[in-house]
Amino acid sequence: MEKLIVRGGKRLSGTVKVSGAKNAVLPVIAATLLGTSPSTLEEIPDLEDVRTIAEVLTHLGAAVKIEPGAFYVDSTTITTCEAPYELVRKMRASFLVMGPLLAREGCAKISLPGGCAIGTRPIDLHLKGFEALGAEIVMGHGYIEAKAPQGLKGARIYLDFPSVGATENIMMAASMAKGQTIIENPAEEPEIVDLANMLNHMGANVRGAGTKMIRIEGVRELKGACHCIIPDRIEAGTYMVAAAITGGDVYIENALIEHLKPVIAKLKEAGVTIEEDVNGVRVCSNGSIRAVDIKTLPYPGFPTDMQAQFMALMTVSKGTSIVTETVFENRFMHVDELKRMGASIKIDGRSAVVEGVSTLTGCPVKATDLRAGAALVLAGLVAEGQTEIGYIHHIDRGYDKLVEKFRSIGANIERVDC
Ligand SMILES: CC(=O)N[C@H]1[C@@H](OP(=O)(O)OP(=O)(O)OC[C@H]2O[C@@H](n3ccc(=O)[nH]c3=O)[C@H](O)[C@@H]2O)O[C@H](CO)[C@@H](O)[C@@H]1O
Ligand SMILES: C=C(OP(=O)(O)O)C(=O)O
Repeated sequence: MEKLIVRGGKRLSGTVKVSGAKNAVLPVIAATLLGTSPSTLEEIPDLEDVRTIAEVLTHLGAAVKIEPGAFYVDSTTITTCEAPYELVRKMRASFLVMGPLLAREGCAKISLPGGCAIGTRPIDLHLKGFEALGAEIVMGHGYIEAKAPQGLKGARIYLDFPSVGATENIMMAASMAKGQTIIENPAEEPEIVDLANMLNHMGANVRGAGTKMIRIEGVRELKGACHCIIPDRIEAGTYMVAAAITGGDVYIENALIEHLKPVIAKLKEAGVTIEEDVNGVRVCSNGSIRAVDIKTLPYPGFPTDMQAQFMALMTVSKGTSIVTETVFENRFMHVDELKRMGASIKIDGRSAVVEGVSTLTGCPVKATDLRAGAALVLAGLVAEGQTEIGYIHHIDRGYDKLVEKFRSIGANIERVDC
């Protein structure tokens, strides 16, 4: 089993470049299924999740080629509308192929994704959207089958919660539905805007992405397109916290400040110096971190995908902070691992009360999920001695060249096979 070994105590400095966003590239790749000609995607991060969605598309019959930084796909050759459990269980975002398959082929049969370490993660809002567009949904034997043999019809859809995945799946399905679809209370994340841009490059008519209402005029046909993926705001935020926690001075190139406002605001509140420019952000700290409270919320609130990393920072802050998770019901799996490293954290319902300690100590820990893994790397950077992180396949899902990038700014981190 591979592990990450982090030896703490190095002050990070230099420049690190942010890759394309995991949460943008996955729906954009799913959207290529709608094209009647090949698509070319650029700024593709080297991630396990990208390889998994490529496997899903290949299974469906598409021709896929991945090159460093680029993804070529011809979906005109698809032969099946079924995505099996072996692929969907690896990565929930595989469920995003349902909207495009339903729109293009009039049917899709996808394995139910199931829960994961951070929560039960139902898909009721996706299904409610497909039904509103006229699809018939049948569930059985672990699969969901959606059928719309006469095609989908535009509708007005109100989402009870601004789900990122449901907004994306409905946007893709509605792009080729007859007439107008309005999504009320959609997710407003930057990744939604990136998907809308991709769909519009393909010939769709999607307006209002990134606001509280999305309007989609269905079109008869979409073509392949060339599209460049936006930078990963969560990867950027992770390196920002790394600079702060080590008392470092790091320039995070390619970080888009307009996507990082809550993270920047909270780091500033914690006493970290942030200088913003058009190409990125410089993050400097003297290592003295003030305790601040955070509460995760849908965009533009503080991102749940930065909660674990921010909690790692708070474990070595001066004072007590309250970290409240409102998006997922069980996203505190990192707490017990941080406690093994000497952190003082108590969970009280949806909040964690973190009392800053002066020192963390390295020990063997496990990455229970992607961002929990990132939080343990960050804690390891300041811990005394050696931190050994297991189950790093979770980290590989979403961090491009993590070891190389951290080493390039002075971290003592290596990947070992043991
Ligand atoms: C690949 C990708 O983009 N993943 C991101 C996406 O996940 P994902 O799209 O799965 O997240 P959602 O926004 O859908 O989920 C948010 C909340 O809504 C609930 N819910 C969702 C759908 C549904 O049909 N019913 C329902 O109740 C979920 O259980 C969760 O509590 O957004 C999350 C919230 O920002 C991020 O943490 C993930 O990194
Ligand atoms: C929860 C995450 O991803 P996913 O939705 O792919 O599990 C994440 O990126 O932190």
